[in-house]
Amino acid sequence: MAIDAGIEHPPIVDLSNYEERKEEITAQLMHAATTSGFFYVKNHGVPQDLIDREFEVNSRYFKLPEEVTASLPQVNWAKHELLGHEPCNKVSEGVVREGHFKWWDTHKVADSAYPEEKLVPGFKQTTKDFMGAMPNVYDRILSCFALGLGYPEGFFKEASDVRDSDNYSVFVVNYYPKTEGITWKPDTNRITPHTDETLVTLLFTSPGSAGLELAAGKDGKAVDSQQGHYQVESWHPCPHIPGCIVVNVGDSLQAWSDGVLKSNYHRVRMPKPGEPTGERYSMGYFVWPRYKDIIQGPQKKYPGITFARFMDVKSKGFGYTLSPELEVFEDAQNRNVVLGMPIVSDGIAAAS
Ligand SMILES: O=C(O)CCC(=O)C(=O)O
Ligand SMILES: [Fe+2]
Repeated sequence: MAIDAGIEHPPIVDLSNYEERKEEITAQLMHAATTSGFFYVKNHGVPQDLIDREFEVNSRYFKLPEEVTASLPQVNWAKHELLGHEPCNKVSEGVVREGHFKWWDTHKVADSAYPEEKLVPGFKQTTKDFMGAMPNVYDRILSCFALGLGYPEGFFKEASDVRDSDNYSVFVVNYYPKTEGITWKPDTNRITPHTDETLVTLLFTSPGSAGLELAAGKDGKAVDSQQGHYQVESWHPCPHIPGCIVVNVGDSLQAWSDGVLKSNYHRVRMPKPGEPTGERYSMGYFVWPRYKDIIQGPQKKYPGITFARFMDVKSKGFGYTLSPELEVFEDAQNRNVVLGMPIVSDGIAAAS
């Protein structure tokens, strides 16, 4: 795959002195995005203290009693309701993942995602500060991709502007409970293999956390794309690197670049012997275009559909692979369903 032999993680791109180094940064980002589809950014400008505090408030959130989290709006992929608490994904041996989805204030109901202030003091304000620090990171990355692809520099910036009431970019925190003391079936994942629907995703992983792996496009071989069954030949680690944000290209940018930039499969697998077995957190800032945007490149490699339509189809797939129903989630795990860009195109082709 694209990650050079002997290098154990996707490339690191330095964002410092952005204005002076824009051309060099663009070349590095384009190289990473056309190969592994994943890269790290350092000197990104998000204060470490803010990242630490955001992890801390979220860890208190996930300790709340179930009656509290159950009283919040519930994420339901099948119904495309993507705000509030995301019910656990579980297999017979135990819970593998739980989530929390937050939106910008642009959307009137955004505040309903949060529990009462006294239950997790500082949660809402810290989260708002944290989300507020994201555009400075993704604006620069998306400007470079626009330039690298031959679009006007502000093309993706305009589509991803959260001040637009049609932009529903979402901040998702994943909580993976500790795994020690449980014998998991081989190949159980903490998050099932998938691609992200985004332009780009900014992912913050908890210190020391392992298990995030990616498969570059050529390694993800479609076995039966109608059924969404894929066989991935090899997975490559994407470990936590202090001071770095993991960034990955999502399906929307793959579509808008006519497949030049790769939205690659990734998963979080259970720890291998010797890896940490404690709880793991990741904070994913999902940079979306507006629902009305048609995510299609000049070559028209993918169907000319709006992001809203794309999400309709993709949410159904997520409803299956991330189902809160034990039987459904286990079935997706057992069949090793990998939800990627091709199944979505197939789904759209079949539906239209
Ligand atoms: O937890 C991680 O490291 C990855 C999470 C992820 O892929 C996602 O939330 O889409
Ligand atoms: Fe993901």
